[in-house]
Amino acid sequence: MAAEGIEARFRLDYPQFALDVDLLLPGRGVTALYGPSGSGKTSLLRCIAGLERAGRSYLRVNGEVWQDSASRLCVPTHRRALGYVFQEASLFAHLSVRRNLEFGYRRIAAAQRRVSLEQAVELLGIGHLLERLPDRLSGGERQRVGIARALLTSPRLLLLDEPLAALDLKRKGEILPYLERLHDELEIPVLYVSHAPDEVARLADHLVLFEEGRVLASGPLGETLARLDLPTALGDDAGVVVEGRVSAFDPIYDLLSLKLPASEQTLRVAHAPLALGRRLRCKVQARDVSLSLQRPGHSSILNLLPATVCGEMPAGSGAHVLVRLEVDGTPLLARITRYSRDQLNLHPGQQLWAQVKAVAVLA
Ligand SMILES: Nc1ncnc2c1ncn2[C@@H]1O[C@H](COP(=O)(O)OP(=O)(O)OP(=O)(O)O)[C@@H](O)[C@H]1O
Repeated sequence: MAAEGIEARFRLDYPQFALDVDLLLPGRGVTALYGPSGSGKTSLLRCIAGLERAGRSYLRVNGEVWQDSASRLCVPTHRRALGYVFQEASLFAHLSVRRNLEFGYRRIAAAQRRVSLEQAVELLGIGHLLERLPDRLSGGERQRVGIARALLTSPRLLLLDEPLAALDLKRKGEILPYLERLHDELEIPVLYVSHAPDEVARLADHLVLFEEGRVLASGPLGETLARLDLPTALGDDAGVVVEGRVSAFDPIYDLLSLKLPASEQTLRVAHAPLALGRRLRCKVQARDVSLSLQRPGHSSILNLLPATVCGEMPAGSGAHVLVRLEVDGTPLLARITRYSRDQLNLHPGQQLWAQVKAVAVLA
């Protein structure tokens, strides 16, 4: 059996744009493709789906080679086991939700079905919509049906191209938990194109940053977000995603404690109760982290973490710097003024205290 993972190499030339990527991505979990408009994210998905005539090309998905220009192999789109959902799911308007779902499902031989109708309906929470026609669905419901339909073709790869972009904030909030469930409960790898840092922070395991048709960076989410050499991509949203396990819950103050990986340190977060041991991801924005050389006492800031300074870079505004820290190996970024940096005489290897307000941690 050939190696796990997704290997994608494509060179695509349009008159005014060239896509040139060489990626090795994990064969499971969610990979976010992130970058400015026109940077080539959709073009890459189209190449992977076999919808573009790329020049040099190679594509292997968990052991199956779908494309290899060297041996003139190009499996046609309809024979690639993939699901593709766009900004607005294109459902058959004259068919009920149930019939829409059955359409993809019936095309797959029974022995090859890996997701049952019941499972897809349950995962996306659309049991109450089955007899409706698509024009009687909200935008968020349509997307959920579109994703369920894609899953029912038992794909080996799911391509989601800004599936939430057409939805308002409230609808986005409603659909994100379903996407998280897909991530937790299905084995199918997902390539997820998004403009929204918050979606990426919640859903992705791996992050690919695009710029002008090229890959600027590709790596595990937490590490990649904490890199100091990617200023343009991260801008004002610079921050890290910290994933920990719930180690305590204080019901009087509605505060969760999250134990950091490979550490005795915890991060306290304002949150509804969760079972002990459950994994939870939090986004900690660089602008919400402050630094102190001495251990501060009598502060309203609940999170006080012993950290080591790893490096720094300018942070957009000339007055600011972005400092990379580590807490027992977990990266953290702090955005502080250059003035404070000089007052604290910050330098790599220095031990200090990082303070994070519990209310600023986004979970
Ligand atoms: N068929 C085509 N012919 C010529 N140029 C094209 C074609 N399709 C896309 N392009 C160009 O390729 C570039 C990349 O487009 P692409 O849709 O891949 O970007 P994107 O990162 O997905 O952008 P967005 O986030 O806005 O969807 C753009 O400059 C676009 O104009």
